[in-house]
Amino acid sequence: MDTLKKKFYEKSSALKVEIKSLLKEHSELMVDDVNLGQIYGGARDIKMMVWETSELDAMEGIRFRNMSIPELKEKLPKGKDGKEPLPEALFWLMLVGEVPTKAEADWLTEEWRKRSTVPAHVFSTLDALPTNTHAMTQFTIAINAMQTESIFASRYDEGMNKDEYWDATYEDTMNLIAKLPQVAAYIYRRTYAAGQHIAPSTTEDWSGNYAHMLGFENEEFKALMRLYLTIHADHEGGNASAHTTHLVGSTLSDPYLTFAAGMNALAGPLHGLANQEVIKWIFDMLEELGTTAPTKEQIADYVHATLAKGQVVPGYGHAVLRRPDPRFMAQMEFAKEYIRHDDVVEVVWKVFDVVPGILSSLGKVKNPWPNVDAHSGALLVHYGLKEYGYYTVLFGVSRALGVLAALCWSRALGFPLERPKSVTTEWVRQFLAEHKAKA
Ligand SMILES: CC(=O)SCCNC(=O)CCNC(=O)[C@H](O)C(C)(C)COP(=O)(O)OP(=O)(O)OC[C@H]1O[C@@H](n2cnc3c(N)ncnc32)[C@H](O)[C@@H]1OP(=O)(O)O
Ligand SMILES: O=C([O-])CC(=O)C(=O)O
Repeated sequence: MDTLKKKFYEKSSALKVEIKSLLKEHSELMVDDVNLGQIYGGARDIKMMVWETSELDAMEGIRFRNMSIPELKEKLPKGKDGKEPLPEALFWLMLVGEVPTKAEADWLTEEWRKRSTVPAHVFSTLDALPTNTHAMTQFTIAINAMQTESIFASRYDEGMNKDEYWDATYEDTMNLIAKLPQVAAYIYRRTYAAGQHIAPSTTEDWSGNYAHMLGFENEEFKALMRLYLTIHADHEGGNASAHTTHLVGSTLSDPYLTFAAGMNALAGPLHGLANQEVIKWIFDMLEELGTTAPTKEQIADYVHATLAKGQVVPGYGHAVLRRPDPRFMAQMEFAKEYIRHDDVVEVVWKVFDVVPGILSSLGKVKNPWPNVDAHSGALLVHYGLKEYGYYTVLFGVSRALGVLAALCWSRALGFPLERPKSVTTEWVRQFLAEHKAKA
C-alpha cells in the first residue's frame, strides 16, 4: 500500500472510532435551529453535513485543513516557478491533513502520471459530439464515459464488503484526478484548436502538463495554473458542486458518476459558470462602450443597466462570504506580481472599485464584494486563453481535488444516504396556524 493511502486509512479509521464514540454520547445535542426563511431560502447557514477537507468563514474566507490561502502559498511545496503551491500538495493536505514534503508531492505527480491513461472510447465519445457543444457538457459526458474504469462500481458488483468502500473510492479518486487534465485538454483542443491534440509531457507536474496539453508553454501561465488549480479546489461542503457530489456519493454511485453530477452543478451561472459570465459581461461592456479603457462613470452606468434588465452582476455576491473573496485577492496579487499592464485586468480592478457601492445601495445584496470568478477570466485572457466558454472546465479540474478527497472521507467514515425532509406550503400554513394558536 502506498504511503498516502496508508496514512489515509490510519487517519480515517481513527476518526471513525472517535465519531462513533462522540455520537454514542452526544447524538441528541442541538447544533442549529432552522427557520422558515431558511427552508424557503436555499438552506443558507444550516449546519447539516460534515466535510473534513476545508471550512469557510464568512469574513476570512476559505481554510484548507485550517490553512488560509496565504499560508498555503507559504507552506506547501512549490512548482518549478518557485512561488506557487503545487495542487498535488493541496490534495495531500486535504486527504490526510498534513503538509507533504516536496518528495511526497513529487511522488504524487508521478503516481498521477502513471494512472493518467484515458481509454480510447472516451475520446471517440467526445468526437461524436458537435464541436459547439458547451465545454462543460463535453466534460460531464467524458467523465460519465470514463465510468467504465470505476473500480468501486466493479467491486460493488462483485459484492464488496462495506469496510472496503474507502479503498475502492481512493483508487477511483486517484485514477480520475490523474486522467482529468488530458480529458479536459482534449475538449479544449477539439473545440478551439481544430482537433490538433498535444501528447502529455513526461516531465511536467500535474498543472504544467495540463497547460502543455492545452497548448500553453509560457512558464508564467504554468505558474498561474498552479495557483488557479489550488485556490479553486474546495470551498467547504455546502457549495452546489460539493454538496451535489456529497449527495450523489451518498447513494454509493461510484466516484465517476458522482463527480460528473457535481460538475453539472458547477456548470450553473450562479456557481462556477460565473467565471465565463464575468468575462462575457466585460467584453460586452467594452464593445458597447467602444473602448478598452472605460471610465468608472461608464462602468457604473453599465452596472445600473445590467441591474435594470433584471440580471445579476456576475462575479459579485456570495451565499456565505461577507468580504472580498481571498481567492479574488490572491489572483489580484498574482496580476500585480507578474503583469505590468493589461487592459482587461485594469477593467476588473475598476469594476472592483465601482460595483460594491452600487450593490450595497440596493439594500438587499448581502455581500457586495467580488468572488473568485470576478478575476480569473482576465488572467486567462492575458495569457491568450480567450475562449471563455471553456473556463468552467478549468474550475472543474481543480474542484475534483477537493470534492473527491472529501468523497474518500465520506466513504471511509461510513456516512449514510443523505435524505433531508421537505415540506409543502400546506404544511407551513398548518404549522403557522398551530403556532398562532399556541401564542
Ligand atoms: C464559485 C462560486 O460559485 S462564487 C458565486 C458565483 N456567482 C456569481 O457571481 C453570480 C452573481 N451573484 C449572485 O447571483 C449571488 O450573489 C449568489 C448566487 C452568488 C449568492 O446568492 P444569495 O446568497 O441568494 O445572495 P443574497 O442573499 O445577497 O441575495 C439577495 C438579493 O440580492 C441579489 N443579488 C445578489 N448578488 C447579486 C449580484 N451580483 N448582482 C445583482 N443582484 C445580486 C439576489 O439576486 C437577491 O435578489 P432578489 O431578492 O431580488 O432575488
Ligand atoms: O461557496 C460557495 O457557495 C460557492 C463558491 O465560492 C465555491 O464553491 O467555490
